[in-house]
Amino acid sequence: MAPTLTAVSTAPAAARPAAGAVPPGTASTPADAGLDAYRSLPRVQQPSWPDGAALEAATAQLSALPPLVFAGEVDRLRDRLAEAAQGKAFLLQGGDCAETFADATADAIRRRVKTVLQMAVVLTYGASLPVVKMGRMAGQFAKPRSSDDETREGVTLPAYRGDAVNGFAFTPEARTPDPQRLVQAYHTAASTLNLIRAFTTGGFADLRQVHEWNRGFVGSTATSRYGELAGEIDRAMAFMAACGADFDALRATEMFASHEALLLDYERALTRIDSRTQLPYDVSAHFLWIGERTRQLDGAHVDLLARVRNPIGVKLGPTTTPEQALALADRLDPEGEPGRLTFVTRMGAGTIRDALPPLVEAVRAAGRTPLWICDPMHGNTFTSPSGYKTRRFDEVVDEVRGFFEVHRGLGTVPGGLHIELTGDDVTEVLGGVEDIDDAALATRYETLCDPRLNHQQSLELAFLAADMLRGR
Ligand SMILES: O=C[C@H](O)[C@H](O)COP(=O)(O)O
Ligand SMILES: C=C(OP(=O)(O)O)C(=O)O
Ligand SMILES: [Mn+2]
Repeated sequence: MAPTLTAVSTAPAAARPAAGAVPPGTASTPADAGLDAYRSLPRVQQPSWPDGAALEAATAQLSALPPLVFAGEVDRLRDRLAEAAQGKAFLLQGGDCAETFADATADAIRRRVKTVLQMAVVLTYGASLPVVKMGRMAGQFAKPRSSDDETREGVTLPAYRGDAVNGFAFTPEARTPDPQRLVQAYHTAASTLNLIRAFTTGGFADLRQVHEWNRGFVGSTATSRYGELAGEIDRAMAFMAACGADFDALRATEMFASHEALLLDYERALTRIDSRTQLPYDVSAHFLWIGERTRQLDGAHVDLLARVRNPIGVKLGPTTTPEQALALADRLDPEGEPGRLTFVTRMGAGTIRDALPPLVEAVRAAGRTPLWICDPMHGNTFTSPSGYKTRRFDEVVDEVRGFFEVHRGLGTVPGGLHIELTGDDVTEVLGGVEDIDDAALATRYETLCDPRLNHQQSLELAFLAADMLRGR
């Protein structure tokens, strides 16, 4: 992510009212018009902050801090996503379900970036297309929950809602929402993003290096079934070298940042007016998505996100109706702007082949061309007999297969993957070549929310998806 010349207004809070200081529905400048309308709309999945003044103080602090991303980068991503929607690129979006402050270390970030880079090389070969790389990183600190509370041994406390809200430890102190965590989320996102930029532009992303890592992955007998594809990539690289390809020009790459736009106070405080265009951008990340639980048409999340210029995603689960999908497109992308809208489908392996076609057909019939990507994680979650929230690797793969089948059958574009993953050797998802079973889940179950593919399972998925892409 090379910095662009585009500046976003970073006028201090005094020059523009802090988010918390604006009365509901009041615009401070024409450019800000409507950005606070969400305040008077129904909002779900927001923390019960115990101290309103402390929340106002935190959002005022956030409003005065510099943007995390630049509007020009956001525009470039929109162009890239427009290409993916047309089948001229493929999106890989991946990272933790819930990032944590404790895990924002150099080593953990490096392993996650490395995993995404390795997957991207394999997918680039499979798709014969550029892969747009995007982390669920540098801001994925807030979680919607099924229940507001959690009960353990007769004690009930607020549910963990992500490090931006409260702590995971099961004590009243940790579980009480603390608005200063929003400020810590900003600073942790800033240092994570800084390191991602350094890794992806400073030589760590060198194609030759990433390919060597992939050769290491397929080197063991357990993963040798992926050797054929790795051998093909080897030969393609040798061919490029023989043709005089400039590998030094492939030492840097782009990686974009994304997270679920869940905490409205945080996202509003980081929404700024671009000095070039006088239009609002949410500068907390390049790409924001609206979750399955917060995509109500008349709700606060859709209203706020409809007003910013960023490319926006919406999760669509198995109960989504064609009418809802079309109404979301009308609200979030009234102009049908290329790259603006991404539908992230998360149907479940057993459901996607029935539930996805009516949505895709209705959207196509309306003349709309959003980017369609597949989240094969959230429709395939269950609790194992030993009590861990888990997923089966085979079902994750099967949902991806179903996604390609549906789009190929309809002649639409299967444009990308959205994966919960980590670069570590955790044991959270069942199966894969290591054949993690229920008993093994306890070995390294580290996620604070949903189970993630580990490093090896992530690469396996990339090799399997590359084969599916080659069939295109
Ligand atoms: O990441 C997604 C949701 O936050 C998560 O699946 C909700 O999980 P819960 O049902 O454990 O609250
Ligand atoms: C909460 C999530 O997903 P969904 O909104 O699809 O349930 C998530 O991506 O972690
Ligand atoms: Mn999740």
